Amino acid sequence: QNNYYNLSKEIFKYMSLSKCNALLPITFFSHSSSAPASWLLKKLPTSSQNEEHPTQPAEAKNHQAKGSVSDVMDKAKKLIDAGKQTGKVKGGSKLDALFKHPLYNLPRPELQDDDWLLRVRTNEDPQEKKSYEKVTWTSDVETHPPWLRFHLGISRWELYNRTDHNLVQLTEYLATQRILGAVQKTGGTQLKLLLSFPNHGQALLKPMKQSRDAETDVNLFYFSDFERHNAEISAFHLDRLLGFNRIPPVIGRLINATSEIKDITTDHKLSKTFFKSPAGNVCFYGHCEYYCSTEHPVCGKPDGVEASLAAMLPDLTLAPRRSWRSPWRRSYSRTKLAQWEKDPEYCNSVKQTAPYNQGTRLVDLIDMTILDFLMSNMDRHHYETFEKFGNDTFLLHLDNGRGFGRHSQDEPSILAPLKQCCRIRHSTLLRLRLLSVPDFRLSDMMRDCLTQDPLTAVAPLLSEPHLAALDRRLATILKVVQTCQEKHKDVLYEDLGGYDADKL
Ligand SMILES: Nc1ncnc2c1ncn2[C@@H]1O[C@H](COP(=O)(O)OP(=O)(O)OP(=O)(O)O)[C@@H](O)[C@H]1O
Ligand SMILES: [Mn+2]
Repeated sequence: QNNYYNLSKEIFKYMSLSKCNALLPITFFSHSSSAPASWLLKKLPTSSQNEEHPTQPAEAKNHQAKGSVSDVMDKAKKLIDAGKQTGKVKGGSKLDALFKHPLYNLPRPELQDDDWLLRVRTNEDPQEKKSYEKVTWTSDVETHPPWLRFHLGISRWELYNRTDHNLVQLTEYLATQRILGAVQKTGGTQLKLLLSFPNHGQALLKPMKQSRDAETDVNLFYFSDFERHNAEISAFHLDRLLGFNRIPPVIGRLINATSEIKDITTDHKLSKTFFKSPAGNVCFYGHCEYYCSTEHPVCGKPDGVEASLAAMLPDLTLAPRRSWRSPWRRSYSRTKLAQWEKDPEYCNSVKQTAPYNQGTRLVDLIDMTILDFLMSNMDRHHYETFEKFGNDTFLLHLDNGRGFGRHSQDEPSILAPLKQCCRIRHSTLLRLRLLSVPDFRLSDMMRDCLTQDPLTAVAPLLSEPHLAALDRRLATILKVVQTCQEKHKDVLYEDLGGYDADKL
């Protein structure tokens, strides 16, 4: 389960058996910790094609050669290739133009050493150095697998740099790497799996449980709503389009429930829940609090299961995170109202309470509110930050599975923080305005982004009504801000520095 831990164990075992010529010693430093954790990584090939895992049986390598999963993946690849071509001429150029806009390239203060979550250092111990071949001492990023480069790219202000070429490699890695392990991940209330890949990468899998177009039952509370794989994927793209970069990369993948989960899992509790449905499809349900029962199975067609795969964040032992309860958390009760629902002056007390009384925390929370209103996610009870960065850092927008549940209706209560505080980052507001002009319409940008996902080959990740809802909700947000500006003076949190906003 613990990637780095297993990794180091494995490497140390390997070291005692060999002369370590093929090893790349790397030290990870977490600046906040007084005792930096030290790990060794195996030297990793740059190409993802020739990665092998010594314990994997040979036939597992060929599982993609047959069956409906590979057919769909072929189709997916063709579609993506076609999309790339047409994208250059039409849709893609709009998206490119959006990301080239100054609002997506605002100058940032240069990152200092302690603005990086992790750091690689080599040549630490001259004693140790003697036992290695000199050539193996390299911190060359080219030798790092995409998941590691993603971890090393996490900074105080964002989870990834949008222009980092590694993002493409990371999503390709998640979409294509052979799955070596699949176990249930504990924590949270619904079924999810932890996948492991060659080169020690991992992903968090959420399976599709209902059809994309099924709208959330109006009589279900938000806390009993199903999680949606397409919401996780769409949320990643939406967050990126808003210029936040606060959600770990997520891709869609068609998984073979038999060969990529049942046959390889070491999780006996999970494998015991597999069965064949009356229609002859492979199904499973696992163990969890909600919807892990024969009545709510995940079923393949006949064994292809749609799923979202999120890149895993660095292990908690290396990069501890802090979980914060949202001041606008819902009551999670069928009968009680939360304080913010009863007190129109609620924000005044939040504004005076740490950490919301300083820095960017309040406007960060408003950014998250905007993301959640757009996708209609009512389930943001907590958010997380990296402990290392203290209070001066971005908020991680994890767990977006309950977004995009209903397109025909908006949920105004999600906007409560914005309405009650009347505060917003200037750059966020300007990007929202940009996404409401016809050239950069949010729904069009989202449609384009989502066609890059492999699962688009199966069906569009968001139906047209969901895309249209984004434009409608964006207009609502802009109206709320306008109303605020008519009543208050200090609505804008100025983060454009010396930039002349009129020129943007
Ligand atoms: N990409 C990720 N990398 C590492 N850890 C993650 C990632 N995504 C989520 N987690 C962790 O796993 C936990 C459970 O994930 P998530 O919240 O998505 O599950 P959930 O079942 O929807 O939870 P809940 O029922 O509380 O809504 C999160 O609290 C978070 O700390
Ligand atoms: Mn959830």
